[in-house]
Amino acid sequence: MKTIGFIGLGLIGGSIAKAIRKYHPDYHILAFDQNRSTLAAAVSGNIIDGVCEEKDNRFGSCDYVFLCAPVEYNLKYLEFLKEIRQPGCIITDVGSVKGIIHEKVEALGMTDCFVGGHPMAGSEKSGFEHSTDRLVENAYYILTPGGEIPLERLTDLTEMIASIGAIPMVLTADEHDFITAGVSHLPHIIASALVNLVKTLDNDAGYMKTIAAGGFRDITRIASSSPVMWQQICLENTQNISNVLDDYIRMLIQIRCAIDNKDPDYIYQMFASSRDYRDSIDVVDNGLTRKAYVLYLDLADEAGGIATITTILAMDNISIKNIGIIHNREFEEGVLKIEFYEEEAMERGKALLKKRNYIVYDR
Ligand SMILES: NC(=O)C1=CN([C@@H]2O[C@H](COP(=O)(O)OP(=O)(O)OC[C@H]3O[C@@H](n4cnc5c(N)ncnc54)[C@H](O)[C@@H]3O)[C@@H](O)[C@H]2O)C=CC1
Ligand SMILES: O=C(O)C(=O)Cc1ccc(O)cc1
Repeated sequence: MKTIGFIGLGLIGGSIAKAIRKYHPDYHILAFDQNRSTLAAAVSGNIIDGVCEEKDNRFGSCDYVFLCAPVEYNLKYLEFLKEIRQPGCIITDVGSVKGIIHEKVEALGMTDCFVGGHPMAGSEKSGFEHSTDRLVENAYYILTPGGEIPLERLTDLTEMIASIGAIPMVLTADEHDFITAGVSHLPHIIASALVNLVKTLDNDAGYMKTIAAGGFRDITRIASSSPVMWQQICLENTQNISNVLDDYIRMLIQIRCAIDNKDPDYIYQMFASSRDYRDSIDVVDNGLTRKAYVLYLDLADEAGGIATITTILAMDNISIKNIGIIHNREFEEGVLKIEFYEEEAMERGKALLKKRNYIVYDR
């Protein structure tokens, strides 16, 4: 039996705690959050076993402490944990930028017990009420150990992360901050800038806002994320973000030139190359990514439509991992997405549904 401590129990802390509760019901989970109602909800939902105070010595009995509060508080809690941690305790965080916390860990001489962490999963929502035990499932979970962490402690944490359904990946803090600047931080800035641009271009009647279709919605969902969190990320990963923004601006200028010059080859190549690379993301199966076994099918707009489909599959003992109606308009309206656990189950499901005249797509 292990004892796990959480400081901060919002979207990410809450999701990890829920996943630990699901996969390790025997673990003892303690938490502190500055929001008392969050702690009350976590107790009544049987997610945590004990409520801690801000500087609670019970964190000293933990095998793992997850720092999941905003970064400036995580940095402060490190100083406190340094004094009370038990030998063998692993302290980890979930922050979106890793350089800043590693600097503090080194300054405090805690490189033997700290492993940076960052689940590459989340949403534009925040707070414990939006946390789920499935948030980190099948998501990469980056770990950034400092140089002095004993290998067996890193292995323990890696196994723990894998045990809750995430895919651990070890990087240096520098690699992490460069990579996430490109694939996470820049996209959030682009989404925000695009929304702000449309806001200024739109007329008083708001025609642009009204007719904004699937493409605009898909690319701007993350513009609804927490302004405070993204302000912090920009202030923490400034150099990497600035560099990648430079590259992006240069690319936009080239695109504008190609359009001004009506350069058909450049314009075609731009879209062809992005389509090929984007399409390759979903099909990568390099042993680290768990391939998703997904079917899409047209769904008649009638009561019981989903129930009929799930019954057809259940009668053939086919388990469904996930099911839901697709909200974007890549397909016609009313497309049902079904995810299976195995390829064999997906193939059997496809054959069964086709036999019953459903129109099935596997992208
Ligand atoms: N939101 C996302 O999609 C992702 C966020 N992250 C990182 O996770 C960290 C937390 O983000 P979220 O869970 O999204 O935020 P959140 O706002 O949902 O949760 C933060 C929690 O910390 C609590 N808190 C605030 N100040 C505190 C303090 N002084 N002491 C104790 N608790 C305090 C809040 O009450 C809240 O429950 C951030 O550093 C963020 O960079 C990482 C991956 C994804
Ligand atoms: O909502 C989304 O798609 C995200 O990109 C969520 C997210 C936000 C911050 C992170 O550090 C990691 C993931």
